[in-house]
Amino acid sequence: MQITMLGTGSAFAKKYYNNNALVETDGCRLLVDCGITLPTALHKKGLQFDALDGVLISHMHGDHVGGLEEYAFQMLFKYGRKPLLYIADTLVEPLWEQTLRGGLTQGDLTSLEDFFVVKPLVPGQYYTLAPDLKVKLIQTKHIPNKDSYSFLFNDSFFYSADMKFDGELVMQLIENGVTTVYHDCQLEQPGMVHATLDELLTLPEDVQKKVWLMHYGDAMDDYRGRTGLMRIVEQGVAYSV
Ligand SMILES: O=c1ccn([C@@H]2O[C@@H]3COP(=O)(O)O[C@H]3[C@H]2O)c(=O)[nH]1
Ligand SMILES: [Zn+2]
Ligand SMILES: [Zn+2]
Repeated sequence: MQITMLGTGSAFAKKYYNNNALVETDGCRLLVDCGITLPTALHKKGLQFDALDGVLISHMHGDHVGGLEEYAFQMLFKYGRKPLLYIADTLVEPLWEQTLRGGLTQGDLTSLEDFFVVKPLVPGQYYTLAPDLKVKLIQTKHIPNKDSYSFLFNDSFFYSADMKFDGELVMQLIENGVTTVYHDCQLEQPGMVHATLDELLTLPEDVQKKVWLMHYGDAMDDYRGRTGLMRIVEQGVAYSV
């Protein structure tokens, strides 16, 4: 599979778009998260919303779901169809009731299902989204009492949601055959709700070799050469994973 980050920035970054990705396999183009800046980032990439097969959501923060209203409206009123929405079963109701309902409700359009073909996913179970694309949701810690899910693709590629550092999980994933980890990375301390660069630098070198950093702040250029053996995911570049 191929992955291109449409954005690699933190929620408050201004040099980079929100940390949202395009995952591509033969016959499937999946958006991973759809933040506030996604409509612009997609446009700059030369793509329109109807080029996407669907979207997979990690959690309910604006840099991950803030572009869904435009996605839904464009698909209904411009392209006349509903996109696939893959989301943890626990997030279906909050997404509608707490995030989208106010903007999308009108006339007979009163539910999430009026805009999306909703595919609730049970965390911990594997789902085949396309012939070469399997995904499992793994709940990871981010904000107290706010569910957040990272993604394990094809048993080999781990894509972190926004998450606090969990070295044990990363080590366990690598032991179980994961070859590439894309991890959110907050450059400065204290981490609070994200893994910090200093925390990620405590991973053993053989693990660091498999880790790529994303969801970073505008100061990332100052940190080049200071990320140990971990590499930086560049916005807009397609990588095979
Ligand atoms: O308890 C909190 C909740 C949020 N925040 C900030 O708001 C941002 C929301 O998006 P994010 O999850 O990418 O990053 C978060 C942080 O930058 C925080 O520092 N502490
Ligand atoms: Zn975020
Ligand atoms: Zn978040």
